Amino acid sequence: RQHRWRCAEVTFTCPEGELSVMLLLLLLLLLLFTANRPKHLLIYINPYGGKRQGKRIYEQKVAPLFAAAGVSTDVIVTEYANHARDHLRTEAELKKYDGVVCVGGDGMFSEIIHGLIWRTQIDGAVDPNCPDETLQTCSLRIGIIPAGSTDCICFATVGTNDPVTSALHIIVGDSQPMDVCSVHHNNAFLRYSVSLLGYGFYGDVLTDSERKRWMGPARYDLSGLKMFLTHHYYEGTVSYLPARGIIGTPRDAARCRSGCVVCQHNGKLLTERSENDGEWRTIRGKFLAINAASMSCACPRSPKGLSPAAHLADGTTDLILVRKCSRFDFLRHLLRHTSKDDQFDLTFVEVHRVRRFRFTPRHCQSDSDLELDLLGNASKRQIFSQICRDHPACGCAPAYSCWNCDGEILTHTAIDVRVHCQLIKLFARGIEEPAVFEDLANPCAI
Ligand SMILES: Nc1ncnc2c1ncn2[C@@H]1O[C@H](COP(=O)(O)OP(=O)(O)OP(=O)(O)O)[C@@H](O)[C@H]1O
Repeated sequence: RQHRWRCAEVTFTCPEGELSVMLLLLLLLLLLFTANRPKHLLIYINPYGGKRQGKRIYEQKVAPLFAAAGVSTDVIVTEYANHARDHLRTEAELKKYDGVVCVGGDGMFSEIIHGLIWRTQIDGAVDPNCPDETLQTCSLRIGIIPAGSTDCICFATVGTNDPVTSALHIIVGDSQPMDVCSVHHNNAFLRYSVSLLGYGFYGDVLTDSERKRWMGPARYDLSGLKMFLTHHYYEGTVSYLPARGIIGTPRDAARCRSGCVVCQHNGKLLTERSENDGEWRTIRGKFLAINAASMSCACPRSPKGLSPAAHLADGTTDLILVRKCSRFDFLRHLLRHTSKDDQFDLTFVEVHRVRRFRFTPRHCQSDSDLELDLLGNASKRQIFSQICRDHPACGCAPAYSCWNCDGEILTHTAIDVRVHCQLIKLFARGIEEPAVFEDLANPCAI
């Protein structure tokens, strides 16, 4: 039910002893040689994630399943933030393992991908600081045992946040490819992102909520309300490289599900095609929010997500631009994330499926750009409002926001983002559509 898996014992009876031995041997051989099952895993447990239950969840719910399935493990309980990332980057003997598993939340998953992707590039003599390099695909699959506060990545790839279900997906050796965005500033690597990159509203909510950590998860609601009322907008330039020749658009009714044909088709197309194939487009303006959703970003709190039709592994990200509008209109847009209405069907919202994008906030634009802008809007009022924006001490709106990169604040606002198609693989199979026969409430479906 609701994508949850459970263990069951099945007893086979056989009329002859010889036949039962043969069947048993056959089963063992099948498990040993044909299945894509991991035999040796490297496990990192964050003892402080979520409600601090990571260790207990692993020991009581997951370890017995691994033991029963004959999966051997090396377990590391992290001692400090970035312990797992640094261990993967330098010390871990990756050749020994069939996969890496994190027990924790999205922050812990982020540590794992940062360690694994970095290590893969260094081992493959690829420079991760160069935004134009084609990154090497990570060979080890990653498993997530959810034990954090939100666990969005687990929810988006499995359909539920349940440690037993995730452990079973690992044991049966499922595989779900996933795109990763690299974020650079001036040819220096900043971070990798797999879900949301948000400037403006979502950046401000994160910055404000970090100051209210003591409040627990309620801080997001309070910061969200505060930032909605503050209603800051930011000026800047967005350039993007549209994804050409792909199937699917951000306005599709179809969702990315297990065995997604859009991911298969576009993934093949985009890994074969040069990324510089296509023409850059540029948009300048005042934005309440600039979001790049590399997956739907659905979670139990927001079941539709920021971009409901985004795909896990199609080599693109959905760039959503929310231009300056009234508070009432922005509220309409936000409310549509929880209703059946299309959140992109508004005059001040636009969405593009892209392979790469760059953002430059207005305060980083060259002097000649600014001069041109000022000449174009030569009224005294606008010149003064520009001066005020550059001097936050006067109490006017700030000149720039910050980027929320999968829940972490980026240190730079001018960024270059590139999608790396199917760079990593997870022990998951995407969200499964309920089988027709499961839908007993709907006789038509049957
Ligand atoms: N031993 C440790 N001590 C302190 N911090 C740690 C330790 N191990 C990991 N961390 C850090 O804790 C942060 C939060 O962990 P995690 O993502 O597991 O939980 P969460 O924040 O509660 O969940 P979510 O990210 O899903 O909201 C991560 O960014 C990680 O780097």
